Amino acid sequence: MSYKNQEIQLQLALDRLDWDTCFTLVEQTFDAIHRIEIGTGVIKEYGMPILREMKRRFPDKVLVADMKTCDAGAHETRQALDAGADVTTVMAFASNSTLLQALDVAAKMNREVMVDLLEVKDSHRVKDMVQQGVTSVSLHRGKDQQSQGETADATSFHLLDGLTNIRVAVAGGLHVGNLHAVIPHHPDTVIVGSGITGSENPAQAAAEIKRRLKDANHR
Ligand SMILES: O=C([C@H](O)CO)[C@H](O)[C@H](O)COP(=O)(O)O
Repeated sequence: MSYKNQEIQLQLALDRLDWDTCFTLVEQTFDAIHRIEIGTGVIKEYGMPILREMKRRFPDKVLVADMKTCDAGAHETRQALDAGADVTTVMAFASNSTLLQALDVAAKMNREVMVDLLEVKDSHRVKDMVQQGVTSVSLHRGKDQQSQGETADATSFHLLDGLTNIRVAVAGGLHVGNLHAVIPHHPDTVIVGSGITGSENPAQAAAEIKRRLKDANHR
């Protein structure tokens, strides 16, 4: 399913934050994170300039634009990648035409499309997308699902049964206290937003998460 010999990467998700706080949080957590996600709402607020500035300031981190594209696949993918994103997201419920156009743009620019599996319950859709050329997905419990008590856990990994050579990220309400539910499935990337950005000490929270992910790699 994943590239199990690699270290599990930590992606810091920056959501519902203002411009300056996004940059401060990256500075505070710099040593612990591999990837920086500019969240959908932050992109809606600040647009492509925040992607450009984040890449300029932190060129060595993988920059993820959580565009959540569901139509106009080529245009939105080009927008995010031209602005410096290494990865952009497309929703799994988008049409295959949207998906294919996004994949085509990303391939030509040697970048990646990560498909957000929010609300996907059927593994056939995932298999179908892999046949279309998808190589990266995120298992995601959304903010509003979290308000109903659901967070990312082991249960959604069944969507990936039988799939190999696909990069897997997992997201949705993860924090130091519940990481243990997903680590045994060895995702390639663990995405943490409010578990770090909402904690009293973001640097400490990110460092502790990184330590646990590193431990997992050594088992
Ligand atoms: O994609 C996200 C969500 O839809 C909010 O826009 C988040 O980036 C993702 O869920 C991670 O954030 P947390 O759930 O706060 O860890």
